[in-house]
Amino acid sequence: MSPVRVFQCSRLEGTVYLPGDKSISHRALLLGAIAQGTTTVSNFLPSGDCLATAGALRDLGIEVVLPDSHTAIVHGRGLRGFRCPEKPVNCVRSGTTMRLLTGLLAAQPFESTLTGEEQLLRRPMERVASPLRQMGAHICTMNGYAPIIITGQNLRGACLALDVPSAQVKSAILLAGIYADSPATLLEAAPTRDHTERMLGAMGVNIDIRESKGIREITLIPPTHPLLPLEIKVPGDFSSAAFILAAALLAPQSRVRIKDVGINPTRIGFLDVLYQMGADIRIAGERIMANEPVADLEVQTSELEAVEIKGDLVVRMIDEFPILAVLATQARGRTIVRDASELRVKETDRIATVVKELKRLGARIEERPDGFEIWGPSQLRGIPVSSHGDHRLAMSLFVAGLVAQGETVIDDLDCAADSFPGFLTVMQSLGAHYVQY
Ligand SMILES: O=C(O)C1=C[C@@H](OP(=O)(O)O)[C@@H](O)[C@H](O)C1
Ligand SMILES: C=C(OP(=O)(O)O)C(=O)O
Repeated sequence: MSPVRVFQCSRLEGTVYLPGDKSISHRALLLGAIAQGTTTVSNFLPSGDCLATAGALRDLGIEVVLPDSHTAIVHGRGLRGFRCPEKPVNCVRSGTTMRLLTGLLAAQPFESTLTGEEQLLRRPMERVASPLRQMGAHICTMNGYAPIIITGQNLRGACLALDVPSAQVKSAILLAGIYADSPATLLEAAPTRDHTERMLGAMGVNIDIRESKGIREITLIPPTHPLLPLEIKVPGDFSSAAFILAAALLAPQSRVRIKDVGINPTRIGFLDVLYQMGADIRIAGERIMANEPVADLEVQTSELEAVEIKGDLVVRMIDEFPILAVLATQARGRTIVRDASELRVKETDRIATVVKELKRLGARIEERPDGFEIWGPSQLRGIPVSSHGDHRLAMSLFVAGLVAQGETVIDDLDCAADSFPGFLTVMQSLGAHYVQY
């Protein structure tokens, strides 16, 4: 754990490419493992979380090769190719790894245990175990938390309404549904990210999606043929782009272009909010990559206004609240976030930790049960702060450090590599100044 000292920044400028999307990289590995043949993933995200998925798959007998720092090759063994793991499978700090694997393992003919680091053992797992049980799965959690013990079963189809608007829960059900004896249908009131549906469709799985009266109905027909392996290039991660966008909006006289960013509509609620705040961001060269929409984003320094965020929009920007809070400290007026209590069960309680650390920097921010309120603009002052080991908070505090007067010392930025390895190098290439001990 090495502290980083960040200095106030006068200008950010340049063009950057970002590492691949985290959600898509996880799914490419997991689905590649059950495809029949070799899946090649370029612009793969070699982050702590995605490497946890690679490690877990190796424990399950799947060969995953990383020939260079941004390529993954998965030697898929088909729907029934997993090997019974010899020890508990370590999902490290990755919620996506643990929840999606729970769905896959629920249908395998062996018993397996999923565990992880302390941070992950504090996150709720009944949300995924409970709907899977309705499909016949045999899953034990420890009072709702991991370690999770899964005894594989023959699964049945079911019609399930998602209680928690979570793409991880939805994906776990869809992965289990591949193995069920009849179709599985899911009803989603707030649309969550749909990368699993897109990738399954590209692999030849029959997946039907309709929308009526604001409810999305997703039906997966269990395949009777092997899943097709894919050759995909992963789009840049919009959730990583969010930090660059915020930094360029706040640092004076900045102009930054971010190439090949995923702009899947289920992921870019933060962009909608930025436009509402008055951000100058241009979307250029829209195209399709790996069955996902991508574009280049061009951003310039902008005067920002406060916003109110609530309802379904929260789901479409669930990982962007720490950085939104930093922006709101510099926006004119009162920013209000409601309906976001889900933030309390992420890597940290992201309502409590964001409020605590931004207060230290001099922000006028108050905690609410389901969000926070921020009054801006306020001059932030550099001081020692803590990321609490949460990658998104760490990167948000770095961006806050770029606008704070003086020096901001962040106790641990290594955790940024859970989702955005190379974050500091990218920021430095744009003109940010920092010292790492
Ligand atoms: O499915 C995914 O890849 C993810 C879904 C979201 O979690 P929830 O499903 O818990 O909302 C998100 O916060 C996480 O970073 C990645
Ligand atoms: C919540 C996150 O990831 P996960 O749930 O996979 O740990 C995140 O990346 O912010």
